[in-house]
Amino acid sequence: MLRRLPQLVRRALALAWHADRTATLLVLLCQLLSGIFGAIALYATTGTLRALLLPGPVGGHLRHAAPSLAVLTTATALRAVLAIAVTSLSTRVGPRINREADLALIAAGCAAELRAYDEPSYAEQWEAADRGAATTPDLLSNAQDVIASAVSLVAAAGVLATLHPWLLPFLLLGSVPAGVAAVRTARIHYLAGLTTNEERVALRIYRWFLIDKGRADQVRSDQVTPFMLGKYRQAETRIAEVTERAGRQAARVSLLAALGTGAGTALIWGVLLYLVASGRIGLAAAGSATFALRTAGSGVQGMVGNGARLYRMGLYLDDYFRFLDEAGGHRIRRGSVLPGAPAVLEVTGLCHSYPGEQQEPALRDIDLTLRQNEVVAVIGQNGSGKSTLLKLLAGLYLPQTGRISWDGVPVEQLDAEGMWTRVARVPQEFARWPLSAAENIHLGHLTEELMTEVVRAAEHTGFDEVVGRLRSGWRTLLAQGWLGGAELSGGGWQRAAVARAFYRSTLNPGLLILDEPTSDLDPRAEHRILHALRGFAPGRITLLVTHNIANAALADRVIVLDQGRIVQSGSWQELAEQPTGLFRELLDLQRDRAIPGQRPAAA
Ligand SMILES: Nc1ncnc2c1ncn2[C@@H]1O[C@H](COP(=O)(O)OP(=O)(O)OP(=O)(O)O)[C@@H](O)[C@H]1O
Repeated sequence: MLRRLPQLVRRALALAWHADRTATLLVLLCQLLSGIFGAIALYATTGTLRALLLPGPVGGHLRHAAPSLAVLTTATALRAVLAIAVTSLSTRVGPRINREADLALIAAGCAAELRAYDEPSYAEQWEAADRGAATTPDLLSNAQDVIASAVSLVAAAGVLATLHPWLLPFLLLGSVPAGVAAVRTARIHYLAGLTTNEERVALRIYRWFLIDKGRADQVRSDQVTPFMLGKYRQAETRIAEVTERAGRQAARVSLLAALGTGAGTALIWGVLLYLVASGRIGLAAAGSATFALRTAGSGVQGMVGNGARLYRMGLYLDDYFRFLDEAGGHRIRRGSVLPGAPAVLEVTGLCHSYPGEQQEPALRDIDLTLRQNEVVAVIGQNGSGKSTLLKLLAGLYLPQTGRISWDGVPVEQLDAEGMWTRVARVPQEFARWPLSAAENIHLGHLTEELMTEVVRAAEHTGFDEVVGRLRSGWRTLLAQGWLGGAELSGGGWQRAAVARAFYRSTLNPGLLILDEPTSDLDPRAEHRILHALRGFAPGRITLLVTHNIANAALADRVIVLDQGRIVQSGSWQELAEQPTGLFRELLDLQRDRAIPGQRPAAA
């Protein structure tokens, strides 16, 4: 703990410095002055006691003691004022540190590779880092308590050392058990927290599922509350069990430490008695030593108690800082090549497997060349790897084996942000941002002139009609319920999502990727979007995933995926004319809407 304390104090101060320089400087100054006044008060106490315990008449003693007494009173009063100033400054800095820490944590989370979310350990690391960030408001006050205790300990130790050199080592020896116990219990509680991270993640997820508006209807109609609350309770019970076990362990350690501390205290008082009895120190010095011992004792206690608390915070903070540096080992670290709109996108020998329970790879041996101005439709059965392929093409995952290159440059060498500037996507599960209608399209990428582009993108998808029906038009907040505003229909949201992609693609043409963009749309809206899609094709590479085989006819080329492999590729017509093959089978199944047992209508 002693080894780590300076580093922890330094980190605490660095965070505080970043959050509020003036207040941090003032806190440090007050702390320093408080320490100096503390030492002065202690020496003045020794002087006062010496003067009072001199042989002779009491009146003369008081006169002798008066100057020391005046110094003692002034120093003590000033210390009290400084303590109030420190407390008030700390309450100002604490929340600021917390805010900075929180923002840094969120930014670090957003800077992780997408694959992080496929690893269960990532959620646990996030949980631990989040707990680290939550400790930050108390960090400065704790660090300054440690400094204050250390200052008063040093002052008292100085007095003791001048009174008799034996007193100091015995004082330190007596504080060893408390120090060891404090560190042990801090670790016990920290480890208990660490082993229950999985349950804490589960609690957060269950909670969100049960209270979030998005599933509120299903929570009710599916009557899932008792079942999910049972699971919630199970996770909570496990956390409580581990915490209670840790509490019992810590109590045992503290009991042993209390015995050790008792023995240590007896030892030091024994030493003091021996020194007085053997005439090694006088009665006045013994009086001063008693006072200094009490001050030193509380200094040690403060050091150990606050130090242990800081040490425990430090364990959480380690998790926090590690996450900031590494984003759970998944920090985005790619090349620096800034790409333009790719003329050719080449995929060779691409394979992708997800961690976890999947037995088969999601993609295998994919070879594909995509050219600018081309519209390519990707079709296949559920789970055949369509969305995974699109995510890889968008650079959201990097190839595990094989290669994807943009105009000959492997994606690993491209600057990630620069690459995503060139990607416009409608994912299968698109975001319904709690923002205004206009913000839902531009997502912050807007200048005044560009508002016309926002409107134009909306016109391509029919989102302009949706906006026209909102009382505050483009300014309407699309988050009814917890933020007020309006709620859209499923199709309304999908029109917004497609308009968002069209707008992004207008700003920076490159790759336009649409994963089932019309699944929630009525035929008229669907027709409008597919028509617009063709208009967007020049200057871009367009990829469309669809389960509606008829819609794939608008593409220049269709590729068919089956169990992660490309099994067919060609124009819609070519594939439709093949008498066998998955494409033909899916097409026939989609056309076959005869209900068994029902006779076809008479001609
Ligand atoms: N994040 C993930 N973690 C683990 N496995 C995943 C993940 N995403 C997809 N998979 C698995 O990868 C395989 C391919 O999934 P993918 O979503 O690419 O298929 P798809 O063809 O788009 O399916 P659908 O038509 O149902 O949307 C599936 O077996 C799926 O279970």
